[in-house]
Amino acid sequence: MECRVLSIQSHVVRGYVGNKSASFPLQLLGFEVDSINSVQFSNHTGYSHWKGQVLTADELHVLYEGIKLNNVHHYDYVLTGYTRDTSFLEMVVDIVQELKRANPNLVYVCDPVLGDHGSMYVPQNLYPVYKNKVVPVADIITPNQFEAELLTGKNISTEKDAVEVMDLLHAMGPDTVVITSSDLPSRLGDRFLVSLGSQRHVRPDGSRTTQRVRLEVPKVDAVFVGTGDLFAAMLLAWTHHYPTDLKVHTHKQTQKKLFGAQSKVPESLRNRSRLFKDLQRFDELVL
Ligand SMILES: Nc1ncnc2c1ncn2[C@@H]1O[C@H](COP(=O)(O)OP(=O)(O)O)[C@@H](O)[C@H]1O
Ligand code: PXP
Repeated sequence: MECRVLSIQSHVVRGYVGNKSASFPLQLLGFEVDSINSVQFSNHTGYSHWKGQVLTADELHVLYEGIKLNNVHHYDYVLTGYTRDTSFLEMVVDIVQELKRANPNLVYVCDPVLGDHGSMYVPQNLYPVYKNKVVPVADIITPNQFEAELLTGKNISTEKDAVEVMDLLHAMGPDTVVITSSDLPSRLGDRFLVSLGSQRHVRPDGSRTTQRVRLEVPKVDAVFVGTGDLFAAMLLAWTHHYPTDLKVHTHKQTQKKLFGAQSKVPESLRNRSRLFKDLQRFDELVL
């Protein structure tokens, strides 16, 4: 059955971030992807120069109105990433709420893109909008450590802190929280990167349970941009197939699928997807 994603993220002419990073892998996995480009830039903002346009809230509304007038605004997922404008982000929230009214099973996957390694790379005034308006309507969020700390006001120095932060994020709304990368030491040594996940469930008898997972990824000695966007997209894909088991989202299948179509995948995108090859070591966290 068709599964349709509305993906509101950046577009770059050169490179793979935002929609350029997320759409093709999702399409390979069988999803229909309708994309709205929150910005259209020459390249990602880590380059010394970048130029381009930022979509305004009114322009977003016009695009959404067009979809609505044709009565094709039926989505199973909304996926959002990089944005630079507060009123645009507020409009995203209005759209998500309207789409959720139309389809109460719609899942909103939000990568709260604010910054990394101690500093913000989007305007500061986006922070209260994410905290007070966006995260409360999200079902799945994928902050990195810096973003999780910023959203909760709590530092993460130990795994126990991270679990408390994930609980604070659950209390804000989302049932699934994944801290996509952290500075926490890995038991496998300093060549591994630790990600942590937490998923709340309601059992059939009404009681609640929370599954926590630790993911240890072999570090590649390089800096990648757009991997957070790919991570969020692939989490969407695998939570779709295994909605109640965060452990099985190994991305191994994604890798197989991408490499199955190897000749069709551009080299630079394949390099990024290689990062996910080793995402296979999951532990259940008991803290
Ligand atoms: N240097 C790296 N080595 C290995 N994996 C990486 C590396 N950088 C990113 N990744 C992968 O990409 C995922 C998302 O990266 P992250 O930096 O947390 O995203 P964001 O860009 O949103 O901060 C990580 O969970 C990891 O799987
Ligand atoms: C235009 C654009 N989109 C998206 C991103 C997010 O990239 P990542 O997936 O690495 O967080 C960035 C980060 O600089 C960016 O400049």
